[in-house]
Amino acid sequence: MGRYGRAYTISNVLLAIYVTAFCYFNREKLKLFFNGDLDFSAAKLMDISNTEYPPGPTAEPTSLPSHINEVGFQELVDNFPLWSPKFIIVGVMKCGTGAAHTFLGNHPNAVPATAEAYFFNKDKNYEQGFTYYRKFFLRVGHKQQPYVHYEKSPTYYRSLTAPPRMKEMNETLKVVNVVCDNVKRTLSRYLHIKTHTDDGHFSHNHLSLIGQTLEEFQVNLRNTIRTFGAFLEDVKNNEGDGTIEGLIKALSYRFKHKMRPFGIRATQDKIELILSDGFYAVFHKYWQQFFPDDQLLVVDGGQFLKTPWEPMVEIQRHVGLSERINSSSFTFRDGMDVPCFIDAQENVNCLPEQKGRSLHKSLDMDVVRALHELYRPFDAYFAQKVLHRSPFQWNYGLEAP
Ligand SMILES: Nc1ncnc2c1ncn2[C@@H]1O[C@H](COP(=O)(O)OS(=O)(=O)O)[C@@H](OP(=O)(O)O)[C@H]1O
Repeated sequence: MGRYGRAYTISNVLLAIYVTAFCYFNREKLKLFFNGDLDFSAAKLMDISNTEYPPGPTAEPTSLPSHINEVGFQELVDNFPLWSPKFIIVGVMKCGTGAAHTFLGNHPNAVPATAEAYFFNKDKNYEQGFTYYRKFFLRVGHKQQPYVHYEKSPTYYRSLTAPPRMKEMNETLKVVNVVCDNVKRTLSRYLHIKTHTDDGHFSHNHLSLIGQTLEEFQVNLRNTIRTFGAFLEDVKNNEGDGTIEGLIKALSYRFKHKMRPFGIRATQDKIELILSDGFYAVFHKYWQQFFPDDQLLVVDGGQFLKTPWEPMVEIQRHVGLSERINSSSFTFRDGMDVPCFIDAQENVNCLPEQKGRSLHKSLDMDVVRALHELYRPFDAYFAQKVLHRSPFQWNYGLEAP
């Protein structure tokens, strides 16, 4: 071997030693990276670059820079209380988050984000830092001061990264979760996926896995309820202590480790994923690890269809808005099954047509009963043991005629 050959071999060996050492010392981060769960330090890096300022409220607000689109990180930090969301609606998908968001948008001080940001649960968004996130809060329109910015992204509630990242942004943040009857939610999710397969949001393969028609979906659903029920029984007895409390603990462990029935890769059956999205107790207990109870409000989304002013008053109180939205803000229009909002100009605004798809559809009675049976212990545990409130009156499809 010549002189250059030897030098080449030595440099390769040195490189291999360096790569091995790098991987060893960064093994935890690499693990997170490959799991698609890179922690929040990544977002800080994007914004902070060489500064040592932490994200979050660090200084008294002055006034918004006019060139906010190009502001640097320091200006974002200095003006944090002026632009950042004071509260976030975190879910639950298909439980009426759109109603909560839209009705709140009529409050003179509440300033909605321009779109669902999916900032805290999608790494590719989070890694772009606050300069990216800020763009959702640029428009204040005709709102009055003091502005209360907010956003809603209905899948935050079941995200492992969202709660720690939100806490890192602002530990005084208020969180709102809109939960609902899981039987209606299951039907709404199916109809949502079916509609959005036609417009390309979901793949045809995904739809064929869960069912091309509502009938086919129910055939698959019956099977899933059986196999999922057996699986949950196993988890309860083998990983828990045979009680619902033990089962929730075991499922919480599985949630944190992206195992069946929560991890997308670990859960073969796509319908099982839809069903496990309704284990509110598991998700809420995780949020409680990051925020105190008085910052976490849970409202019943079913009320948006009957008495929307009730959850609206709860939300306004929780987030510190004056109670401008109340029972006189709503009307039931002839021919509409849902309450509509009466705005300041006395116009009646109903939610867009794509909301309310499930209202003229139903599930077969045996499916309705089996789903209620599956969820009953989870819902009871959630209401009584986690939220310390009276049970939810969830009996979708079983109501007396
Ligand atoms: N006032 C009013 N008007 C229309 N629709 C209402 C209202 N209140 C609650 N709902 C119910 O909200 C369901 C949609 O939930 P989300 O807005 O959370 O859906 S999404 O996750 O944002 O896609 C939606 O579900 P679908 O019926 O399946 O469309 C409605 O049943």
